[in-house]
Amino acid sequence: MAVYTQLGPEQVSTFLAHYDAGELVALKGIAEGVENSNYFVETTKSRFILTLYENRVDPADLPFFYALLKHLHEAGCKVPRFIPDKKGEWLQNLAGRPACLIEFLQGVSVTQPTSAQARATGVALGQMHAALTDFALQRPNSLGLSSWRKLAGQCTNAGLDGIKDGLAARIEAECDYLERHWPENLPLRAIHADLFPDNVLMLGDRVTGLIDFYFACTDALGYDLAVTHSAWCFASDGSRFHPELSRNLLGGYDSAHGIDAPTRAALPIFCRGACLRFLLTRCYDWINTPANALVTRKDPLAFLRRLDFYCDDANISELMGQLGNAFEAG
Ligand SMILES: Nc1ncnc2c1ncn2[C@@H]1O[C@H](COP(=O)(O)OP(=O)(O)O)[C@@H](O)[C@H]1O
Ligand SMILES: N[C@@H](CCOP(=O)(O)O)C(=O)O
Repeated sequence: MAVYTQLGPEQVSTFLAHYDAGELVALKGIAEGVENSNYFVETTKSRFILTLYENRVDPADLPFFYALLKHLHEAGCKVPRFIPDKKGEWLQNLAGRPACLIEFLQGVSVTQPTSAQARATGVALGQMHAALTDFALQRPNSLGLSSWRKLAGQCTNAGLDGIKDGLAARIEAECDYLERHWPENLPLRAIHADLFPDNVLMLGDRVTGLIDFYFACTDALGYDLAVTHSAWCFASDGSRFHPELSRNLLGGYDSAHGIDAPTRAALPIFCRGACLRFLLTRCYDWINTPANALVTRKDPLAFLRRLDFYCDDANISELMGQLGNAFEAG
């Protein structure tokens, strides 16, 4: 459940009066999500999402997210727009929080993707990367390689080993490995960095919206592809790899953007990095979320299982074979 800040209809009606958005007809807190408080708002004119930014989003980053979504929308990508008020302001303060009214997009996020849906997501990711070629603003990846040791330290060895015996040592060894092998000199661009199934809205096999850009940052395109691969191509608990989803996701991405040779070579390391990033943030949340919090903690070990998969040479050969096919077909 992600409604950290409670709002009443009177407050939202007063807020809406600043907009040319009609009168409030319905207001519902949205259970999904982890980071921010989100409300579904229906008015006499349209439907909207009202987001209140909670502690993990730095308000100083909001202009980057605003510019990114504007750029993508103007390039024809299916992303929601920030709605300006009557004075042209898109950023407000509500209940003591930075708040924005956002375009509502139709669609649902899938929990058990089909091959066609994985392909459509690969295409949408590739189109997004192509559209961001000329996006100039930058935001360093605050959850990138250089943050992982610190994050592990904040979890403490006892905390990590409490989740699984030996986890602290495993994470330290993985940090060592990734620091030694992380690809250098690949171009850095704006990426989504969290394109999990819950951040892709779909109607049938069609992508109707890419949402939740609040981890978007400047990093390697291959890392974004790796995050998406790790999120889409496994059973949600990480216990099984789905090769058909992988083939289709990579094929879809390749058809829309292409996968150059340096990115292809870097993908196995990026996949390990993506797993470590989500393993660590999930461990941090697991350890630090109070038992009575309204938010559902996500299982860290689902990303340890994925990490195990990407550390196995036979699995990497299979993945490289799929990439080779996408590469040759492209
Ligand atoms: N623009 C949108 N259109 C339709 N639904 C949305 C939109 N933005 C968010 N949602 C809904 O709200 C949920 C939570 O949003 P999300 O941005 O993922 O929250 P958080 O940043 O807290 O993780 C999504 O799973 C989706 O159901
Ligand atoms: N995708 C991350 C958590 C971030 O949550 P989101 O709802 O903002 O995507 C994970 O699964 O660990």
